[in-house]
Amino acid sequence: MFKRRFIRKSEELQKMPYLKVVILEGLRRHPPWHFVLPHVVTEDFVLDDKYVIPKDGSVNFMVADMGWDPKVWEDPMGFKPDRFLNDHDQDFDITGSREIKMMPFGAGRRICPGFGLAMLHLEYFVANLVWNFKWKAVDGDEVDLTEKARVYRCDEESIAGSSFS
Ligand code: HEM
Repeated sequence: MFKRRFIRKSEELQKMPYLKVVILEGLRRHPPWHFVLPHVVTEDFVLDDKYVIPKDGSVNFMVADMGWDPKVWEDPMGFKPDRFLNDHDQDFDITGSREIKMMPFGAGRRICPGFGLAMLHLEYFVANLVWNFKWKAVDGDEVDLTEKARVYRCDEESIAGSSFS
């Protein structure tokens, strides 16, 4: 009988550089949050000498649109993990401390404090899916990258009606 083996050591992940760029491309093309948490400015602020943001004004960032900006990304709506391999042999800076080309975890002082844990779990998750299942393209089926907005409910009623019940 086929015995499952799980990838569960970070040393194993470190030997899979392509896995990391697939995760990065997933976060660029489909950031789980299209916005960050709303932020508020504490004093009047002039942005780019053009835009006045008044004190207490609420500010948000179009996270998904930043990752899809054709001025920054070539063929932004395509799924091309290789684009992250050309990053001058440096790991891509997901925190945006060198430059901000996308920010699925936010940036700056309020950046998601769980981003390291999230990256690790995404890598384990995808690595184990690839390792434990055989993946085949279905003839005639195009890969559809459009997104659907869904609200997930975790109450007993929705769990009872799901395939997890
Ligand atoms: C793929 C997974 C995740 C994504 C895409 C994500 C994304 C984000 C984003 C965009 C923000 C808002 C940042 C901002 O307002 O500038 C945020 C905040 C936050 N995240 Fe995550 N997150 C993820 C996983 C996690 C995990 C695993 C944890 C905890 C273990 C976590 C804990 C938090 C907390 C506590 C904040 C609020 C930080 C603050 O307001 O100071 N997140 N996250």
